[in-house]
Amino acid sequence: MDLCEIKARPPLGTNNMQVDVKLPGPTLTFQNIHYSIRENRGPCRRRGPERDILKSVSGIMKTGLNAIMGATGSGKTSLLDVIAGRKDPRGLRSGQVLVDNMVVTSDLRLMSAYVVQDDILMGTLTVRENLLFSANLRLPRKQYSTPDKKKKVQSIIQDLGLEDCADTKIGTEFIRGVSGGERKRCSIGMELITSPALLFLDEPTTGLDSNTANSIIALLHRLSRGGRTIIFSIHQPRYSIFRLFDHLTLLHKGETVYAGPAAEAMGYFQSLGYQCEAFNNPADFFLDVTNGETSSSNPTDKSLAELYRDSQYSTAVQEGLKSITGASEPSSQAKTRAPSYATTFFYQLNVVCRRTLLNVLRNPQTSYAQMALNIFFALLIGLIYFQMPMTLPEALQNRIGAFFFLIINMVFGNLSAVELFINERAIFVHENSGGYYRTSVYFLSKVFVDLLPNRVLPIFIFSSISYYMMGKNANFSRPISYGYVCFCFLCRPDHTIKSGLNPAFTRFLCFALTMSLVSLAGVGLAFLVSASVSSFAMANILIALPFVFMMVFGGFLVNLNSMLNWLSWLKWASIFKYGLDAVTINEMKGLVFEGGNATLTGEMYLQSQGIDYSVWGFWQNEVALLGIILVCMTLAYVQLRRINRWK
Ligand SMILES: Nc1ncnc2c1ncn2[C@@H]1O[C@H](COP(=O)(O)OP(=O)(O)OP(=O)(O)O)[C@@H](O)[C@H]1O
Repeated sequence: MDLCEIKARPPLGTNNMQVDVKLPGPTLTFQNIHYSIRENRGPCRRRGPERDILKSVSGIMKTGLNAIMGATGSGKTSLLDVIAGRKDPRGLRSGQVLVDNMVVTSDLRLMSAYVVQDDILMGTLTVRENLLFSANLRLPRKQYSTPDKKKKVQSIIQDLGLEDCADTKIGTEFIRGVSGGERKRCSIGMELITSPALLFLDEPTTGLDSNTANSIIALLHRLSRGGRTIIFSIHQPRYSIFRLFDHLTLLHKGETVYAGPAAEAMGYFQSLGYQCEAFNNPADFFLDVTNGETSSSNPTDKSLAELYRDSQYSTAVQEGLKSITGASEPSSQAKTRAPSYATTFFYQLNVVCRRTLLNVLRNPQTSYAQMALNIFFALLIGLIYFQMPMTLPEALQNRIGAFFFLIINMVFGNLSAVELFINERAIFVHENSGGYYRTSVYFLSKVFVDLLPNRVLPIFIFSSISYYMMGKNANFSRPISYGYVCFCFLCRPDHTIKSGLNPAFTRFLCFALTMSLVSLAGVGLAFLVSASVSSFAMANILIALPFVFMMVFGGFLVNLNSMLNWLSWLKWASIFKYGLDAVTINEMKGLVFEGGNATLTGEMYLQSQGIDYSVWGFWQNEVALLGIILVCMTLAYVQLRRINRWK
């Protein structure tokens, strides 16, 4: 890093905020920013009155450390987000943000870097792996080979002093990871990968002890001397941190009460009659002044914002803005710049899938639980319906009961899938809006790496165990043993069915296929809910409701033919109905049951239930399930695209 010396501060004037560094960074100007919000109120989401959260805020931020300070709720984060192009533009009533006199809107997000307050990192990955993930996706492959990216990551690790924890995992709720300061430095490193000349940070010291906070600001100070314009909001820094600031913007209730060199802020407030007690921290003093906890020796009717507007500092900003924007008309080059990605779709897919896989392998609780649950239920169902008889009436009752039980298990066993997009919502929004990868890449990585191994593979194991345990050949009736179950699983010695499920392998395949489709349809609906809401409580309600409805209209709890016509159409949306019909046709067709003197064929039973047992009759259920999966997955993807990226 090219660290440069800072010369003595120049006198007050238009250029008094200029830090003399060898590599000047971009200059960000904002003029007359007026931002309002309108909150929805009440259960009907009635729109409340408009509330101004930023009122005519202007400023010039040049190379160096530019701090935005103010009491809680003063609008620090809002100002940072507006100038970083992260705040919903619908709230912007007036004002313009320029970078080097170029009009910038939301596209600034791709030209700069933003470090969010809550460190958003993949906890199961090490510091180096996280940084390499950022490098892989954000550095163009044409300019950076893999060794180049590794070198870049290594140099960032050294610059940020992360050598000791480079190969330590970040940490999750289950894994103890790096410290808070190391985490914050890693978050900054993720953004430094692209060597941005403009860096925004939202409260980078919040939640850190004072020494760690000190080292973070010292790091930012060092970075700024390499020719970066660093803009950050900060709450109440200690003096050793405050004295590193080059420029200070002090806000109170959305208005500027001071904007100028940080070193001159004390003099400014003293000139207004406010006296800082000996040993008081200047940052605390400024907040006391804005909060009205310190009174002036020159009382006036004017507010602090009005006093600032009359001051030479405000005049200096206005003149500075005029000289920057007046010299030439703002260019709209940045505005027309289309959002782009540094890497191709397939490369992104490869990198994101590898990270998802690593995450699944290092965080196996869910996968193991899913597998264990499936094996447990398969054994339970296998034992309950073991040696399924062929004699009436239990032959029918047990078969339909077992199938319904299996389908309930397939559908409700996937409730955990609602967590998927909710858990990772913050990381997805951050990375997607930061230009790491496309939404489709993220979605497909979940389908390939999470859905197939976690949801489909266990179903095949489940189907194999339960199907062959429920099936039994009369010639092999003997006490239940593990050897017997394995034997049944590997080969059916006699295809003469005297009891048990249909032993033909094709029937088993159709059974397993139906179970997988039922399970995937359940997952599809869970994905849709997960992508649509941001809280688990809401997701649980939204997923339980359709599942219960579908269960009622599944054809087991109530005879669908005897239902009210205007209600019975709901069966066409039931995963349970399609699943139950398919497995029933698959099992019953061709079977003959006996009870006393009566015989009943499977076809007779299917006919009595109004189930079409033709070849197409079976496959139409599979097609319907596939349709539900595709519709739910497509809608889940659309919902992911629609997630609000604005703050
Ligand atoms: N999207 C929003 N919806 C509703 N209110 C908002 C929104 N954004 C900002 N506000 C409100 O605007 C005011 C300023 O918020 P902001 O987060 O900018 O303050 P802050 O100075 O950063 O506060 P803190 O230090 O507590 O983070 C607050 O009253 C906040 O509730």
